Amino acid sequence: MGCSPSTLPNSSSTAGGAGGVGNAPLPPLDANEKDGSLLFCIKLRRSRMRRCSCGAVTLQNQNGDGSTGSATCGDNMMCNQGLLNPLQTKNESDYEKLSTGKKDSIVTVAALGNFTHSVVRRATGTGSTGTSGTSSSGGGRPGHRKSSLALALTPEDDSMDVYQRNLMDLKYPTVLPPNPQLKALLVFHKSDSICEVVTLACQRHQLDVTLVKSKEEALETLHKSYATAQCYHLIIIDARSTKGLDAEHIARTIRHTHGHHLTTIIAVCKKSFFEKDDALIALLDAGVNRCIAETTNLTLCSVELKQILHSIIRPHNVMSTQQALYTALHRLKEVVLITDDVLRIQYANRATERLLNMRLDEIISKPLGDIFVSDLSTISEQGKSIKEFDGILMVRRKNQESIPMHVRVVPVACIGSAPTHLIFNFDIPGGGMDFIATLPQPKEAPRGSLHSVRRCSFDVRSIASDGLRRTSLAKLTSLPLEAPITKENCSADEARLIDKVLDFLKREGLYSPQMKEIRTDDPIATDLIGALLTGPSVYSSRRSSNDSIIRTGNSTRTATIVPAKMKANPIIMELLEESLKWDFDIFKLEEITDYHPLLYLGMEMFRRFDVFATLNIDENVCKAWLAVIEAHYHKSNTYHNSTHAADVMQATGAFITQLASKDMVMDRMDEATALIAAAAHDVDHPGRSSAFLCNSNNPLAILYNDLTVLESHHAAITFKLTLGDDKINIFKNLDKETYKSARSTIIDMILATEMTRHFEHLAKFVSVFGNEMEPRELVQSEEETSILMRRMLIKVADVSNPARPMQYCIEWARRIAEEYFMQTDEEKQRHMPIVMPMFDRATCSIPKSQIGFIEYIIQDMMHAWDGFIDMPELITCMQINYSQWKKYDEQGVNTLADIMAKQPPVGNKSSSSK
Ligand SMILES: Nc1ncnc2c1ncn2[C@@H]1O[C@@H]2COP(=O)(O)O[C@H]2[C@H]1O
Repeated sequence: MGCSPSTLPNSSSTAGGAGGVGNAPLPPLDANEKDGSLLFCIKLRRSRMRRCSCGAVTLQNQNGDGSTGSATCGDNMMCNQGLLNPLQTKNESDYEKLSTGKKDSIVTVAALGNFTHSVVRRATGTGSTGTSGTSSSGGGRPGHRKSSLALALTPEDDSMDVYQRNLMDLKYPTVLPPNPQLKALLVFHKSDSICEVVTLACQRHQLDVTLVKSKEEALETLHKSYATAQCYHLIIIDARSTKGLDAEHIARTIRHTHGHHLTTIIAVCKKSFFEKDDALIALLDAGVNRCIAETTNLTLCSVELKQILHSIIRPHNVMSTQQALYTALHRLKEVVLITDDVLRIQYANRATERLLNMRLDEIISKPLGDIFVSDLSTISEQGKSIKEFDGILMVRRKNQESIPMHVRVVPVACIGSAPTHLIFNFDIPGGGMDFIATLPQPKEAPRGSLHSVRRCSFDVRSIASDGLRRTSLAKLTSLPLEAPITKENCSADEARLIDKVLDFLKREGLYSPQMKEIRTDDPIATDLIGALLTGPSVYSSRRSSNDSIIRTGNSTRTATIVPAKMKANPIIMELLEESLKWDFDIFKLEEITDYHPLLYLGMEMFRRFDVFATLNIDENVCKAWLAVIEAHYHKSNTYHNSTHAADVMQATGAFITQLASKDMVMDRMDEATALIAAAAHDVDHPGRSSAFLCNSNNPLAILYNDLTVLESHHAAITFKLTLGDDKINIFKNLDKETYKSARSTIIDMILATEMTRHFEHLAKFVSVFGNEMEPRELVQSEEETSILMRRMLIKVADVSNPARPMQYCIEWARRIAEEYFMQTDEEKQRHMPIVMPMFDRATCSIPKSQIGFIEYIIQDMMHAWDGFIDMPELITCMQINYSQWKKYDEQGVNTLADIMAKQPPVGNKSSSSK
């Protein structure tokens, strides 16, 4: 294996510390270190760092009781560098203690308010059997036998102080990284001389090596290692030829396998690959960390590997500790707040939210002056250097009440010597920190959650300037979204109780308005909205009918295979390039794919969102799944056919993309499940409504007790089809837990498309995300908010047609009206109750139905969604369409025939409505 040009070792790189931090000079004590201003010092108000004679930095506890629980330097030979919790007073067993008998170093970050950190170094007296002498020596601090900076990556590094931690670990960062026996997985198609050299190099560095020969074997090994918590730190893939192994695919799959986002992946490439960058870039884009050239020279290979250990694996280990640190900070009872050097708030923990009675998104980026009543010039005055501060300042809570707080400020220099950040630590003068917990609490705003990045407020009471009537807003605002009492004026216990009750009420669906009778200005709107929102119960006068319009067990469908035509048709490919745009022409796709839009669009979405890797499934299985799902949409339905499914999937893809651009990145599995739910959400729709099925005693209505009939069927048949045939089972490689959660998400999303619960879903969404003017006090977990968001996403995608560019909006209106007319025709013919009598093809005014649909159902939802996702094009399109329908209405252009006569041919984007 030869080093890639950029990584060839030079003469100054010794094997022991080549290129890594191992030989870096120890930074001198700086001002920050002396005055204890490391990030860690947020908890060290009664502590001071001191430097032991060996040079190690230790902390001395200066508890009020005079005890000194400090870690001291035991002796020069075996410096027990240690950081003990300086507030360690009550329960000694909470903390890891100095131990000289244990082999491994121990790092503990105790959560729930006790921010503990102890570092234990093994006594070196037991000796070590370091092998090759490759570790660096000399250059260490006085008192250490070897450089205290040597990395304890392998025993080979530690001829004397096996597992000794790096002094740098104590400082940058302050939580020690894990220090495990490193394991390497080698994926080589055959055991040739290159494979042999790589294996030997790994063994030389004491890596525990496993060799596998195929992708399947590799994935199986990784799955097993994940299940047994024996993860591989390094995976080396033979990328010299695509014949034996598809390294790019393997890397991509591994990257998306649970627990491997920080695994180091190396690709061994042919030397010729380094002449052009495309093959290498493709590998790097697929998740490979570094490409190295093949070599049979063991020294080169060994040095290359050492550099990888130092420069990639080691930093990955260090990075993994940050999660522990953030968790500890987040759960600390004490208030910790970090600003930048101009006193803009950069970080606030949960206790800060409690103290200020604000959500995180109201705190971050604010000038610190906004939360203090007191003058802050003592802390930072322009032009003057920032110093430590310790004193009483008045803090302003959200409701303007001011509280005196004992505030300590510690400046920290992250880059250079001037402070870049200030760490604020508050407590109540002379009081315990439990005081914070007793304050009225704000709504939780989980970090990185949808809350914290919400773009703007959606005021449900506001009157839109668009001229649309806000009739349904009145309904929405009158919903019982909040209890008449507030938590501000009651005790913490009462507040908790109120939270519980509200939670219960939410789950029990009491948000759902019971609209048994709906009256609008217009009988057509009344008909439509009534039918959509009230469900079948109002149409209880059934006529008996045994006819089932559900065509179940149609064997030709399951037998359907991917159309032979599904090749790289350039016209289709060109169109699909636009597939994430809001003005995507789904009708053109329908036409050029010969009525297989779901298959093509679906594959495009799966590819774009890497669903294959997320589900760890072959593309062909996905293709077959989409083909079967598409075959189970009824072509005879004018609206509820596979073009509608493709349209909803397209909108879903556009929304996911927009969310990501607003830093609201969905989890990979959430993206995959959202796309799957969208594709399948109306599968086997009979072209008749649930009310019709109930009224006709259809077996599905009987099966589902007239409740959520169609949506239950769509969800059930999706899984029945998928699990019923291994060739299309896109879930077959998921582990049990992942499958369970994916299934639950998909079902929940499909059921959310039921319109009878429209206002319930909308009201919940608005109550959590929507109205900043009157923030709710409902405490939601991140999982709960993400469920609400996913439901809203599919709901909006499902009925987004009135917010699409006008010609598509009109075509969708035609299609749904046609389907409604056919239902009315059939109801009349079979002497059944007529669910929407106004939807009679002879008399119905399409513009009136669309005006009602937009006013009552669509516009509030679109405003709420736009307020959340920031897609103003939705609102613009909706308003243009609304005006057009109004115009048609005024002109008396009512029937489908009239309207269609005014339209340019579908598929011609540039044309507009007359
Ligand atoms: N443009 C539209 N006009 C009237 N009703 C619509 C329109 N688009 C969607 N719908 C209705 O909204 C419903 C949403 O759920 P479904 O897809 O089951 O069925 C849909 C239609 O009944």
